[in-house]
Amino acid sequence: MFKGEHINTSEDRAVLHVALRNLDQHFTISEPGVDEVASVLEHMRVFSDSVRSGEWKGYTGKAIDTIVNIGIGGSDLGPVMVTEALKYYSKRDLKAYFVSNIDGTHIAETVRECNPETTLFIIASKTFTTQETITNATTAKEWFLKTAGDQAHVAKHFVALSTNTQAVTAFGIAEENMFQFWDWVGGRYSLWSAIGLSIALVIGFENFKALLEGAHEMDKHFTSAPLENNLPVIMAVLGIWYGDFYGAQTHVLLPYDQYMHKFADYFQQGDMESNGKFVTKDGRRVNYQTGPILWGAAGTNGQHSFYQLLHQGTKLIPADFLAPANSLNAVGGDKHHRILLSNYFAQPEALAFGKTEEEVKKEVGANAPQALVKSKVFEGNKPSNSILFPKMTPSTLGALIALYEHKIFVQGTVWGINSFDQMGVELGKVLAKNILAQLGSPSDVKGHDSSTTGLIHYYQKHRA
Ligand SMILES: O=P(O)(O)OC[C@H]1O[C@H](O)[C@H](O)[C@@H](O)[C@@H]1O
Repeated sequence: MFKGEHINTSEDRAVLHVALRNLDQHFTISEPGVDEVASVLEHMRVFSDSVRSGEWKGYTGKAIDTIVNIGIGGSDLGPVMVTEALKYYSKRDLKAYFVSNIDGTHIAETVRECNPETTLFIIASKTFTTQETITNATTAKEWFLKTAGDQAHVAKHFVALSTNTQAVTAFGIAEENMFQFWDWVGGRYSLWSAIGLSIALVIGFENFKALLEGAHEMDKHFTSAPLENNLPVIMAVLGIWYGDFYGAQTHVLLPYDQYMHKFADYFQQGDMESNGKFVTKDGRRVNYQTGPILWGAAGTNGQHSFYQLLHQGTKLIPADFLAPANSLNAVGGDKHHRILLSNYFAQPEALAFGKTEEEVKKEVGANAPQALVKSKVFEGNKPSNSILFPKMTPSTLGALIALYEHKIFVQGTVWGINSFDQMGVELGKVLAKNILAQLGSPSDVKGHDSSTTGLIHYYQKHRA
């Protein structure tokens, strides 16, 4: 990966998101675009500074006070997760919205909050062909032009983040308002690229840079630490151990930090789109488990909803607990954080050591009904990792994200699969396109099973 070899074999691409955070450019890679990384970053710095300072003006001469990132998958989840995780560092008078879903409700509810004179739309799409994003962007442009009138005003209110210059210009966004990246940046690894523009706008370019630097520190650790001290490697082999040898089907991420409430959502794509593969790089069907089902929620909310199953259910669920030693909001003389952390320390202990029948009997008394005693037993022996860091900063977050990225990479390597393509998302897209053309009238509906046909007919009968 670090040498720029085309390890994404099915698409014949290099995988070089690590080059985006090597700001010293110590790269000896001849891949096209690597030598442009610094100039795109500079473009991002100049642009984000001018929007944040109010120097960049909308078509009526007013400063921008709202940004709307329109993108989906990797062009949405990273910016959403990072701007939430680093909200403490954000510019409070710049509102940020993220529109991803094709459901018209998403864009409609968002533009209700926006003033066309002071809103900047960031159209984020690696391919610039994604149906959801192009449809949402077109709707946003129509909404904008309804007030602004003149097509020439688009230049002050729409920018694009993409690898596809042709499609961007065809959409009506000038090349100078486009922030470039390259096909060696996978969508789910793209927050480090121009896709991070909304992050730079929200937290400022210097903080965005610190995020990159933190990730680069983890890259250095990953490439230099001996295996037995190598964090991504240790986490990867633990995951393989429980998944392949103990039959664990899922892995849960449990950040005890409200700012990280989108962390699991983010790595659902990061992990499941990378390692949800049943075919090896050389085309064989695996006869072992590959990527886990990844899920999670911010603590302590999860404790009051699904932890019951972690502690006493019949499934083995390896867990990662993450927390900052210091809160950025030491509310109530730090009372909140102490309570939060006491839970963060308690849960892995409870999972590991549980509570025996003898211990329960001591509590409820020797004469308590046997069924009651049994219901209070925790079997324990449930694995978890605890990650504790000084506090949530841009560089710490960068390192944490890179840690999980490399864990996923190591696991994919051990399983012999290609972690960097996503063929499994294509079939649904093709079928949806075919169905879209048939929605007009019942006689158009052809070539489906009876269930699908019946559902479409029901929709056609009942639509307003
Ligand atoms: O950035 P885009 O080209 O619009 O792609 C957005 C998303 O689309 C696809 O469904 C891929 O599975 C994702 O990996 C990607 O992040």
